[in-house]
Amino acid sequence: MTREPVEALTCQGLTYAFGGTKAVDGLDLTVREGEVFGLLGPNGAGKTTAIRCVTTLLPLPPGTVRVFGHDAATERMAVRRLLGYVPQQLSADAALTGRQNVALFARVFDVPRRERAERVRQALAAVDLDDAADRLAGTYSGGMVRRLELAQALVSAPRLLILDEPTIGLDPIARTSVWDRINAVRAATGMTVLVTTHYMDEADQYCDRVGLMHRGRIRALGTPAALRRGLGERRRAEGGTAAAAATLEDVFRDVAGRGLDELSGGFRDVRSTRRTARRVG
Ligand SMILES: Nc1ncnc2c1ncn2[C@@H]1O[C@H](COP(=O)(O)OP(=O)(O)OP(=O)(O)O)[C@@H](O)[C@H]1O
Repeated sequence: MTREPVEALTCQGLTYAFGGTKAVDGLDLTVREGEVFGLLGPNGAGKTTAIRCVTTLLPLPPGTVRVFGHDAATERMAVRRLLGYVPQQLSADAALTGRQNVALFARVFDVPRRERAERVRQALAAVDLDDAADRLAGTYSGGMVRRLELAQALVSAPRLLILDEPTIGLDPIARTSVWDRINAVRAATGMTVLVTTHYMDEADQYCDRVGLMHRGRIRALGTPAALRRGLGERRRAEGGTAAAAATLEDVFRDVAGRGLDELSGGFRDVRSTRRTARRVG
């Protein structure tokens, strides 16, 4: 008998405002079980705010959020147990070893005491940090810190892993290494992944589907190939050159349009991006 597919995540009419700023504005979003879903969008589009609503870190907003069928409003702890979250901000403690950092998360996420040591070991091995596990995290490179944060999120064996710009500020080799680790765990466990990134090449290569968010809502949705094809066909229909194949970056610019320049300039957004890039750079 085939199992009914369960959506890993559904958001309906999700809305969140900071004072007069509507960061998320009636967001409808579905992430299917087992897929890697990329949430893309310019600075300030509302991606981080939407993610923080899903993780139940922000006060309950209007709209509904369901994680594997559990309502975030009424079953908050059930939702939290299903999630792993790697935020944009540093979540590892430089004064602890890699192993101690992951063990801390194992305790916080209620991994049974008898299983903890082994689960911590497995999580560190899954991100290739076994050899560095007993060094202080403060001595790690940017790529190692990101992999350590991944281990922290993985130690509770989440069914939905949420990553907010996991590769920002990393060199190409470290970026590939982070994605290789994510994909290996996915292949082994069937875990679903929701990721934000500003790197269009990563979204194209690693995401099964992407949603382009702009001004608090999804404005375009599909597989990277379908989105590229759709824009290419439209350009040709409008009399453009057939040779100009659309890239995902073209789709991004097409959706965000001229609003991009004005939207990317916010002081808070630049500051937070730089802060993140600096800490891992
Ligand atoms: N704590 C806050 N206080 C006030 N305004 C905020 C706060 N956090 C976010 N905002 C505003 O909400 C909007 C959405 O921000 P958010 O960080 O969710 O966007 P984002 O798409 O994740 O951007 P980025 O790609 O830069 O991370 C922006 O206009 C931002 O300035």
